[in-house]
Amino acid sequence: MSAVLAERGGSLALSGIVKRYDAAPVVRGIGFTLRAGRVTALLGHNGAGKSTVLKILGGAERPTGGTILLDGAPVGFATPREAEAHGIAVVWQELRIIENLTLVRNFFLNREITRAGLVDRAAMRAHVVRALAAHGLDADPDAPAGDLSPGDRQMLEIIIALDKGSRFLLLDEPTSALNASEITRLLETVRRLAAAGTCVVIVTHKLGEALAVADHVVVMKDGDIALDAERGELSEADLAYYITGHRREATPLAEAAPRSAFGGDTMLDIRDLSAGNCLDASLEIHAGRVVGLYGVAGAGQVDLLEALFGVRKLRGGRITLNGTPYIPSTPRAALARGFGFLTDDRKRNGFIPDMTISKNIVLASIRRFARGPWFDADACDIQAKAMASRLAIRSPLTMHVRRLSGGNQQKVIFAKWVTAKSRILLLAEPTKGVDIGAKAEIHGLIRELAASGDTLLVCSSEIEEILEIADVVHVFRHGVCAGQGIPRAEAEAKSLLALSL
Ligand SMILES: Nc1ncnc2c1ncn2[C@@H]1O[C@H](COP(=O)(O)OP(=O)(O)OP(=O)(O)O)[C@@H](O)[C@H]1O
Repeated sequence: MSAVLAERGGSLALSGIVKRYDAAPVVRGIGFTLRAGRVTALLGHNGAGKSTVLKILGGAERPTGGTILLDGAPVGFATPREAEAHGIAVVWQELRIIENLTLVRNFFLNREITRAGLVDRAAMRAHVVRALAAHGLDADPDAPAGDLSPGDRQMLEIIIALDKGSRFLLLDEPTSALNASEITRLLETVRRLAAAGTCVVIVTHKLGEALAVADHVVVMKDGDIALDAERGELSEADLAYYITGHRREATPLAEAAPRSAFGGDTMLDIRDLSAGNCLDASLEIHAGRVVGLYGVAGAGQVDLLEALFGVRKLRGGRITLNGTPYIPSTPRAALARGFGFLTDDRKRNGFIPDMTISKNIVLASIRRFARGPWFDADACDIQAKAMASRLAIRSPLTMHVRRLSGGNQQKVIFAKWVTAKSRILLLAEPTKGVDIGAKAEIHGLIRELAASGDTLLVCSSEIEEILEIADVVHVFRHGVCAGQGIPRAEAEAKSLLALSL
């Protein structure tokens, strides 16, 4: 297949593409060309229009104007199926894999192999075994897809897309839920597919990854193209410049403000806590500190946060909060004791989609904005405006959060918890999907909150993020949280990774 594709060439081009929602243009007459055998990194700030472009190319949205050219000929797709029939597949962050179906059933959903009118299970299984082996995915074809790790699930979806004959593979922030070794494998797969003639587009906020994997870079800015160039000699600083519009000399926060790993008073004393995947964790958390919890997905670190906030059942253990016993029960009770929790599942637990940005930002602090029987709408607006400006949420504050881009939704949730002024903030993947400018602001805010005395427990799958913000790091491995915690000054990416695997 590969040689044929490479010889055949093949291109997918956008020409003068416009997309408006109501009257507002979000893509403003753009054009660029994707070619067989090459990897294009599609970059840009939150809300720049990247996902909208993927939706248009993948048949999930119709453009308001402009033309899509496939191998030079105009095409239009009314549905994702039509795009797929033309060899274009999008792998979204939220995978389409159905967790309780086996790998084989997921593979052949709505396209079973039949023989004499009957589903040919043996042929389907044999086909899946071959396809998994061809792409080096070591998984049981008869197991439920839900048993796979996030990285394997994503690989399965990519293999399914290729099996359907996709020659244009569009990946939406494919590494955001993966651990370091899964990221390496994914980027290697992308290069291998390109070498075999597939055109791959990767949407990402991780500039290092973009430079590591791409031949071609397109940067979108406010619905326009800010850069369309060969990867060539471009540096991360160059990309950051095209994305944000300014050059910034970043001072790593951890170096700018070296602080002792262990502060004064013990804020939280956790003994032998078991909940979900977290087994017998014992941690002493000091007030005014940023505590990084690092581990691969499912290693127990997020379960610990969920247990503290009363959304995951505690199997055992004792917790002392500020010197008095704390038995988590419900989120309401946790809020009353000063906890806030930014979940890593923003769609399910993070915001109310059909409420405005402003209202979502004050959602966890309604009491503070109440004035007797009334609600101080002006004070709310001032707070929402201040947060939106700091985190560069560019959409009107009266917009419903449902209509925001993924990264901007994440910023709203973060703004909500900063507004809530919780004394103990539990943050699971606080910068997931957030662009580089806002990520630096979120890191700055986390450090400011700690400097003002708040305590923050931060789970992140990015070692660099942990090293940037944490005063002390605890590593989780298979549910076990190792030892005392590593002070920031002694923590290194390599050793954290080794401890987590
Ligand atoms: N249904 C909709 N109605 C109104 N505006 C919308 C709708 N869907 C998307 N938008 C707007 O389109 C703009 C582009 O969104 P898009 O999701 O393409 O951004 P993005 O570059 O992918 O951002 P991110 O990096 O955060 O994922 C945003 O301002 C968003 O609010």
